[in-house]
Amino acid sequence: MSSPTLVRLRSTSFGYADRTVVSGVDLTVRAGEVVALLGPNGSGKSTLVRGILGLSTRQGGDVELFDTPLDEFDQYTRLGYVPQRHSLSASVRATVTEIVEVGRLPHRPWWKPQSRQDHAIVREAIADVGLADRAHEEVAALSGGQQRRVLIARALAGRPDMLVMDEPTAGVDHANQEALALVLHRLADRGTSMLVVTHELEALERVVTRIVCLDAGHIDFDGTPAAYSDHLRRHAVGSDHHHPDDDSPRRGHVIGAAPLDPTPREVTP
Ligand SMILES: Nc1ncnc2c1ncn2[C@@H]1O[C@H](COP(=O)(O)OP(=O)(O)OP(=O)(O)O)[C@@H](O)[C@H]1O
Repeated sequence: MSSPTLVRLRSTSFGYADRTVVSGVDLTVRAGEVVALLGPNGSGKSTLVRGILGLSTRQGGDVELFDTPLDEFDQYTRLGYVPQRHSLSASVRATVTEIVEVGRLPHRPWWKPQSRQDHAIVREAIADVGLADRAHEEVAALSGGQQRRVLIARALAGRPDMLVMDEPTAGVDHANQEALALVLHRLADRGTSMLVVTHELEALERVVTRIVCLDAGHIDFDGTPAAYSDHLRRHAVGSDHHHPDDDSPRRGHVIGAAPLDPTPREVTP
């Protein structure tokens, strides 16, 4: 029997006001998958994940979460979201534990104090992201990468069935990137399903089970990491039409001469 379906998009379009950014997308994510969503800057990755969460406007097609049409879906505690480029403001006077406790709020009535189980789940989420020794420090004293881990812990404290993360490793130093990759490994080992927008596939390559590439709002690749490497290789060889007047080096030769690096490069304008 196949795993439960967490997300299903059929011919779906998302955008803003009168502008369509992502169009005609078919995508099904099943329990246990760790999906990396790749694509150049502006290709619509954030718009797509925000659309799945109901945060950008659906302009056509269908969205289903946990087999329920998005319009009828109300179990948002089943989804954890770590938004893009989000760290905590220096003016936030709260400890790591206090921030992570916020992740438990949707699970109990506002007037009810935290249970022993709530406390245990919060402690576990903080340990999961490797910050147990900083649990009682103010978040303002942490680095950007550590703050990103606090936000992941907050999402984990909600005990979601699926974690949606928008560039969790962007803009953090190498040591913190490795720490974040370790966190994702630990979650994947435990069977947490994830949809991760990233430009740093290298940092996550051993954790990802599937790669989806977006280009100008369309999916142009969807498959395993191994198939993605083949796709890149074929693409490079396929573009190896060397015109006699063209002095530029041939991509096929470059790829053949060096190990294949599956990390797509950011397009800088
Ligand atoms: N709130 C918004 N209102 C209008 N247009 C938007 C909004 N957010 C994004 N866009 C536009 O949608 C397009 C896709 O943006 P999006 O952030 O989804 O791309 P992305 O692939 O996540 O890019 P990046 O890798 O740079 O984060 C861009 O042209 C952007 O200007």
